[in-house]
Amino acid sequence: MSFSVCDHALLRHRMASLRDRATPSNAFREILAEIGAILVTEALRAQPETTRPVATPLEIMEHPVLACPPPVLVAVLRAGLGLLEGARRVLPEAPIGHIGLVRDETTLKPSGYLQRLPPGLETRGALLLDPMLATGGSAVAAIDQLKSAGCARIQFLCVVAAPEGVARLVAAHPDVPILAAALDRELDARGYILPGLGDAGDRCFGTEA
Ligand SMILES: O=P(O)(O)OC[C@H]1O[C@H](OP(=O)(O)OP(=O)(O)O)[C@H](O)[C@@H]1O
Ligand SMILES: O=c1cc[nH]c(=O)[nH]1
Ligand SMILES: [Mg+2]
Repeated sequence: MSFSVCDHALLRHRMASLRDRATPSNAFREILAEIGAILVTEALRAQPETTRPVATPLEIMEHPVLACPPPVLVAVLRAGLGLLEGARRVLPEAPIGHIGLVRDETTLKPSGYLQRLPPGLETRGALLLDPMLATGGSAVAAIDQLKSAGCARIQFLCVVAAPEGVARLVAAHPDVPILAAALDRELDARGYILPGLGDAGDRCFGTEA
C-alpha cells in the first residue's frame, strides 16, 4: 500500500487557514488552489526525466526535462475544482477531465452525474483530485471510472484523509498511491471528517445552509 502525507511546513501553515471556520469562501478557494499546486508538485517529484539541449545566452547545455507528457488532471466535482485551479497553474500543459459525483447525505453512497475525460489517459496516466477522502466511496467510484476508461496509472491527491477512507481505498485499489495534506482522526456519525474542515464543496462555492 502507498499512503503518504506531504511533509511541508508551508502546507501545514495553509491547512490551518483552510480548516478555520472563519475563512470565507473566496479565501477558501484560493488556499485550496495553493494546496493543489503543492500536492501536484510533490506527486511529480520522481517523474522520469531525460535531457534536451538548451542554448543559454552563454553556451549550450544538456538540460533535464520531463521524459513523458504530463498526466491528465482529473477533478472530482465539485470540490476537486478548487484543487484543479492550482494544479493547472503548475501543470498548464496537462489535459483536464471531470468526474461528477455527489454523496447521498443519508446513505453516504456516491452517485455519478457527469464524466468528461480527454484522450490520452492510457498513455499519460492521471492525477485524481478531490479534497476529501471520508468513507472512501467517492474515491473508489472515481477510480473505477478512470480504470474503465483505460487509465492504468493513477495517483489520488486529497487534502484531508480519514483513516476509514484510506483503508477502503487501499483495499479496493491497492495499486493507486494516495497523497494527502493531512491524515485526520475519524469520521463522525454523519460521515464528516473530524477535525476536518466541513463540507469542502459548500465552503468552496458558498452553498452551505
Ligand atoms: O469519501 P466519501 O464519503 O465518498 O466523501 C467524500 C466526498 O464528499 C465530498 O463531495 P460531495 O459529495 O459533498 O460533493 P460536492 O463536492 O459537490 O459538495 C468530497 O469532495 C468527496 O467527493
Ligand atoms: O468531512 C467531509 C466529508 C465528506 N465531504 C466533505 O466535504 N467533508
Ligand atoms: Mg459536498
